[in-house]
Amino acid sequence: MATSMDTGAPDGTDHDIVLSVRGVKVAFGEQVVLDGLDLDVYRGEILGFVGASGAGKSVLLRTVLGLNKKQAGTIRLFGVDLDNVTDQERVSLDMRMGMLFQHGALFSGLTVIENIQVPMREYLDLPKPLMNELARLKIELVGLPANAASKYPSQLSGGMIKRAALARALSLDPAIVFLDEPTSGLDPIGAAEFDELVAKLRDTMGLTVYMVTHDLDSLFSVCDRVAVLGQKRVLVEGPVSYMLTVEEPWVKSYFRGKRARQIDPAAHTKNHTAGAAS
Ligand SMILES: Nc1ncnc2c1ncn2[C@@H]1O[C@H](COP(=O)(O)OP(=O)(O)OP(=O)(O)O)[C@@H](O)[C@H]1O
Repeated sequence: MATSMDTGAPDGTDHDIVLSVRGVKVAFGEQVVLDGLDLDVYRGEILGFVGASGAGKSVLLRTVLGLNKKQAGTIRLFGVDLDNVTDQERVSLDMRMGMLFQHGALFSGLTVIENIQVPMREYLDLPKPLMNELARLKIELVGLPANAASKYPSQLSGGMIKRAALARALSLDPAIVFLDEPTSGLDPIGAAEFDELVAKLRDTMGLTVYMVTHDLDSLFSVCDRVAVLGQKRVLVEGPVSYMLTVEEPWVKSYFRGKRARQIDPAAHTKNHTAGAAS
C-alpha cells in the first residue's frame, strides 16, 4: 500500500511496501509488549530492526509470522491484510516468505539437503530428483561446498549452519526473508561474509530482508534502513546516517556509544545507496 506519507525511504521517494504494520498491540496477560507500533518494509531493502533486549523484537517477528496473537492493529503482507485471508491465501503468503531462526534451528536428524527440502515437501509436490537439483542450487547459492549436502548439522561449523539455514529459508524462492540475529555467534570475519552474502542475494534476487540484529557492523555495512524498537513501538527509523544524528538517549548511546565509535565511519555512506553492491 503506497501512501503519500513521508516514507523515510533511502532516496526519499515512495517505494513498494512489502510489509506494512499499523497500530499493532500485543500483550501477554497484563504485560503489554507492543502498543501502537507502525512499520513499513520496502521491496528490495535490507531493514535492520534493533532494540534493547526484551523490547519485543521477537514478539513482533512472531506476530508478523502469525505465531503470536495481536490485540489491535493491522498487518499487511504484499498488500494482503493478514486478518482477512483464506487458508489458501495464507499458504501462498507463507510460500513467499522465508525465515532464518536464531541459532539456525535446523533439524538435527536431517542432513543439509533434507533440511532445505523440508519446505519443498510441505508446500510443493515435486519429484525427488528435481528437489535434489533445486536444493543443490540453494547450497551453491549460499556459498556452501557441494559436499555439505549430505552432512548433519552437528558436522557443520557455526557459519555453515547459518548458511544452511539461509538456504532452507530460500528454499521456495521467497520475496522476503526474516532473519533473527543471523550473525550472532559468528566471528567478525564470518559475520562480515554472511552480511556480504545477504547483500548479494538482495542485489541479485531483489530479495527484501528484515533483519533483527544487535550487530552494529551489519547495521553499518549492509542495512539500508534501521528501525529502532523502544517504548513498545518503533521510536525512530531511517538510514544509519540518520541514526547518527538522533538524540534519543538509547539510540544515541547505541549508535554513538563507546562500541559504536569503533566502526569505520566511511561505512556510513553505504546507507545512502540502496541496492549498492557490497
Ligand atoms: N509467549 C510469551 N508469553 C509471555 N511473555 C512473552 C512471550 N513471548 C515474549 N514474551 C515477553 O515479551 C517481552 C519481549 O520479548 P522478546 O523476546 O520479543 O524480546 P527481544 O527484543 O526479542 O529480546 P532479545 O534481544 O533479548 O532477543 C519479554 O518480556 C518476554 O518475556
